[in-house]
Amino acid sequence: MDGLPGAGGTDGGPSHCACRCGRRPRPGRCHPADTRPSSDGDHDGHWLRRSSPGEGRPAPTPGCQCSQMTDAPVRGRSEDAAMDLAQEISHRPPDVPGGWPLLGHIVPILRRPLEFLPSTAAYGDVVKVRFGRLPIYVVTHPDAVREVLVPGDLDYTRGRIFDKLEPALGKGIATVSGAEHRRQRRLLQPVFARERLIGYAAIMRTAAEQVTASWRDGQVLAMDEVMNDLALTALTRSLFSFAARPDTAEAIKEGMRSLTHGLLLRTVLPTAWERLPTPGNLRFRRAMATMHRAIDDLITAYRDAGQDRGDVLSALLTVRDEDGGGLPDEEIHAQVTTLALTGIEAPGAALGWVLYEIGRAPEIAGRVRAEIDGVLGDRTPTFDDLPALGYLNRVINEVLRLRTPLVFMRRTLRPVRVGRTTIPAGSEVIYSPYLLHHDARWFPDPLRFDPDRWLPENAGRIPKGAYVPFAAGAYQCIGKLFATTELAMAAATIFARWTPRPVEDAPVREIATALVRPSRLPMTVHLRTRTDRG
Ligand code: HEM
Repeated sequence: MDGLPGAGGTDGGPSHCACRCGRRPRPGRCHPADTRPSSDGDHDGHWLRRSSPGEGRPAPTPGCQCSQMTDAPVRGRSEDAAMDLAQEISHRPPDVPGGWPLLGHIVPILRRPLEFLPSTAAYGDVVKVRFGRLPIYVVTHPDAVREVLVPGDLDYTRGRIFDKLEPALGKGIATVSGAEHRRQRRLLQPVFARERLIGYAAIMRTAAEQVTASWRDGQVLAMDEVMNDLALTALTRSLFSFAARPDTAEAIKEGMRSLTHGLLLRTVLPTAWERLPTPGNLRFRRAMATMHRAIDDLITAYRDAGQDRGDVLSALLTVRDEDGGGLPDEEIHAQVTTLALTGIEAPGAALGWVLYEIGRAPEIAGRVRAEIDGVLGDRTPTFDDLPALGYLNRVINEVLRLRTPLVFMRRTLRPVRVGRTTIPAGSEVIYSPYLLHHDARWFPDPLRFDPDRWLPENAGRIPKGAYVPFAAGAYQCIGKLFATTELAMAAATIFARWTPRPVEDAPVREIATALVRPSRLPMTVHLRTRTDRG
């Protein structure tokens, strides 16, 4: 699982061909001085854009072999000089059509985000939309996305989405930037170390066993709710094995639901709107207040007990920075809230999609079951079994491609060059895993659920930056291994005993928040028989 192709790579970012052809360099060919090994092997597939209205690609410098335009005419000196000059003038990113007066693209983003965002790629590799009058740059090409994500905190801070979350989350790892982010990331990294994952994996398996223990053969379940509750249990038990109050997990769940479900709306609307006493805003404030009280009580109870319970909260309470100081309660509170936000809804939605995609395709379900039976026999799964479930891991890769987060943002700290576009300092930039993962240039027939895309011989053809369910670079998902372990552990535990199938005639739609979750997921669970288990 660790080897999810392209996910979370942190190696040096792609630089565009220095000869100005607009493509990435081909080491040892058009750039004899560039001896870097070509590690990603994705040169040929990139910048093969769809038509880009108003955007012409510059002709390559003589001798450049980055281009497939081998018939490009050799230019004279004066033409080169003119081209140099033209290159100095920054390329203006095309405006995506369909903006409304005053509102810009707020209406299409809110009304049909899942169609609108992917459609922007047709206009260029870096394009512009507007939230009201605020210009937003959307990076649509894998190379451009890596150029934004990989330099990370040197050129970018968090963007508008996490700014909107900061009043609710506090200054935890997902809302701070730069040096403070690096400090917090260093402190939190041990919490997600591989050794600790072994313990979390056991918690996840027990949580899945407990959930399925109440299932009855032929029962219809709201699987989206069930899987969200499973993710909640898995995370809260890993975070805090002991709760001061019985309603702590429920208060966190409600808080997180309110935070994520209104997020797209809060991101595009002006902040003043949040201060209005609308029923939605009042509900949101109540949910936040209840959740924060529950987390405060939890931290107080842990501090009073002074006992290491081997969970994340105990680890946070014993963490020491370079000066030997512990973390203040305020920071611990922010980290717990942040981990709850990031660690429940996304894996909960992904778990639902895993069950749905397997359950609706008998051939895939058969292969998953056969593999689980072969690897586990009658045993329950452990962390060490997971790498042997190669097919299940490919199914999970494919779920994370197709049913992936919709949108994240960055803000430029200084003018930055992305491809041929200079994005001014202080600009908001969007990258969308959903857009990239639905682009037919990188994933042919993108709506088809095909786990075999992730066979090594096929996955090698996917350009870096085209598959980013967990982002890449400095701000990439710290819970990536936690999440993939959870998905595999839950699926292996469930499919060893049960065959869930979607209820026929119950259409399932994708609902866009910052994530993409199922509208509803009614599924019938069938107990596997001995014969079925070979
Ligand atoms: C399928 C499940 C998950 C997906 C698809 C996912 C995806 C992501 C993505 C794309 C980012 C980067 C956001 C950005 O670019 O601004 C991120 C960040 C983050 N995720 Fe996840 N995530 C998942 C599960 C988890 C889990 C289970 C945890 C914790 C237990 C977690 C904790 C975090 C944290 C703390 C950050 C911020 C990291 C930082 O800024 O250094 N995530 N996640």
